[in-house]
Amino acid sequence: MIKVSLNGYGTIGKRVANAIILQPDMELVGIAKTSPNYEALVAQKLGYRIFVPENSVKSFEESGIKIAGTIEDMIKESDIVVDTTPNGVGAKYKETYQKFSKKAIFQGGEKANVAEVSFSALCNYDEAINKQYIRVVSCNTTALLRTICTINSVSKIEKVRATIVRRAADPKEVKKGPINSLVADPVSVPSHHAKDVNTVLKDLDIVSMAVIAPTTLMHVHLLNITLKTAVSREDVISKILETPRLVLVRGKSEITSTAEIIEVARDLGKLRNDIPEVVIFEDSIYTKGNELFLMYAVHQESIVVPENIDAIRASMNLASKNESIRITNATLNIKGGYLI
Ligand SMILES: NC(=O)C1=CN([C@@H]2O[C@H](COP(=O)(O)OP(=O)(O)OC[C@H]3O[C@@H](n4cnc5c(N)ncnc54)[C@H](O)[C@@H]3O)[C@@H](O)[C@H]2O)C=CC1
Ligand SMILES: O=C(OP(=O)(O)O)[C@H](O)COP(=O)(O)O
Repeated sequence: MIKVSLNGYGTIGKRVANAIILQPDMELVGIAKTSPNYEALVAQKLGYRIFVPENSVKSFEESGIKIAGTIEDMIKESDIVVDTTPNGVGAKYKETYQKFSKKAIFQGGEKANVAEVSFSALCNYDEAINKQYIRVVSCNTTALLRTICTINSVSKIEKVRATIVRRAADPKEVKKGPINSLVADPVSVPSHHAKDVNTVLKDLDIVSMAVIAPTTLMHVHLLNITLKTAVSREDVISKILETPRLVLVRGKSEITSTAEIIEVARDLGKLRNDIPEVVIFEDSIYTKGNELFLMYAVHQESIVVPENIDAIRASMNLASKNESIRITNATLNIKGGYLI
């Protein structure tokens, strides 16, 4: 069993911690929290071992939350650390991981040079095998890469033009906006998403533009892909249906929005309403000559969870690409096909 610890128990961290527990080849050492807030209380209730920075020991003790040690103690006990701390904090922790010669998985909010490789399981698993430091790309980039690498196996891609409608904040975030505006973010073109895709697919011709919308549920992407040869809509649909990390929203289901997708997740009793698959609207798939158009939604809180698990396996060389993806999908109940 590989000993994995989780540094930064927030939106992504709590989901990855949960996923680690479900893996047959991994054991969760514990989670790191900096303040004894409601998320720390929940973690205690869930039975996680909680590790804290040296200077937070007193405040945790005062709040009655039992701690298992310091963050350094947690790192020392681990074979590998998944760092899901806020943007830029992970890069600072890298020194500590290096000090104790521990492997680490970083997130998309870190600069690409924090790691030896930026990672998308479907696109470049093999490149990450045995690497000391891996960066799982952001939620938007993970969705772009999964989709692009899948379509590329139907027909070679010549170029991608992507429009990204970003959710403004995660549901738990009370201080973020906008609340009454659409914001070009970034206003410059291309947005950082295209550059981030190029950290994995270095030669791909891709341009992206992004706006932020006042919603918390999901992002939406509008893609225009030019292929080297014409493909049929049916070929694209059957490829998507056989790729578990993509799901199709059936035209007949009358679902046209992120709100309805999340409602389906609630109705199906999915943990935290999570839908880690890229959710593609079947009716948006349109081909014209060598061009393919499609629209999909991205559940930003959960999409990178399976990639984090695969990144651990790649770094520790625990399984081949297909084997890791198979185990991750089975344990996280990721089946593909139609959403409903
Ligand atoms: N929320 C999202 O939609 C997505 C976020 N990401 C990336 O994941 C990373 C984490 O993002 P979120 O989970 O959204 O952030 P978050 O703010 O929800 O969670 C971060 C957690 O780290 C803790 N933390 C802060 N400083 C710390 C420190 N010095 N030591 C230990 N823990 C500390 C915070 O208390 C918080 O619990 C970022 O790189 C982000 O870009 C990637 C995909 C999607
Ligand atoms: O961390 C994220 O969003 P956030 O920085 O707005 O909280 C998501 O990974 C989305 O990031 P992106 O839009 O830079 O791909």
